[in-house]
Amino acid sequence: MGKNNVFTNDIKEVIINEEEIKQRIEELGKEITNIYNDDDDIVMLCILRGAILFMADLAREIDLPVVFDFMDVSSYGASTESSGVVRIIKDMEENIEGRHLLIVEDIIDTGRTLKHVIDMLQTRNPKSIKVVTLLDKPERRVKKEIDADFNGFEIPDEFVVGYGLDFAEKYRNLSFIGVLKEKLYI
Ligand SMILES: O=P(O)(O)OC[C@H]1O[C@H](OP(=O)(O)OP(=O)(O)O)[C@H](O)[C@@H]1O
Ligand code: HPA
Repeated sequence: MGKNNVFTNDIKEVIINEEEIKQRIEELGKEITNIYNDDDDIVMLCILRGAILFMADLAREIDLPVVFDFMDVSSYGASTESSGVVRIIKDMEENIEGRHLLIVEDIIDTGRTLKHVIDMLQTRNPKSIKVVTLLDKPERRVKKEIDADFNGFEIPDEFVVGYGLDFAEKYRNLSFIGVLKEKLYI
């Protein structure tokens, strides 16, 4: 596993390594750069806390003017199952009326978090709303209508950690995406 040896015993399997993440983010950056066809800036909204590493790396691969903003939303707490109750802990700061909004997520799982965020932000009349996610677990979707415009990797229904994703706030600083050993949360 190379780096982050302190966590080696907790990880069952590395499913996406550091190099694969880097390459895919470069591709996503190009896709996103090519899709917008006006000169307006784009408000990149990082959904805290999991998406911070992805946001930081992706932003540098987008060759367009962007503005950073952050929203803190939580539904998992110290669990591997979404509570179903999405809490907005910190709202975004920018006024998005008439502007392009690009929501940056680390993972879409049940889709509940994103559904709640999109419903709320649509009422503020942005010019467009697009979603980019690093990971997508389509098998787990409860909110069937929720999908990303740009998706890094589809992954199976397993609880993953690393590259921003946590279990009980741990493992966010892993440089790869790995499956957590079940004995650690069951
Ligand atoms: O599609 P869903 O089932 O709603 O799950 C996806 C959400 O769950 C995680 O956030 P979490 O609430 O764990 O907060 P965190 O980003 O601070 O870890 C993740 O970062 C997504 O925002
Ligand atoms: O698999 C996951 N790992 C970490 N956080 C998550 N939030 C939803 N699904 C996941």
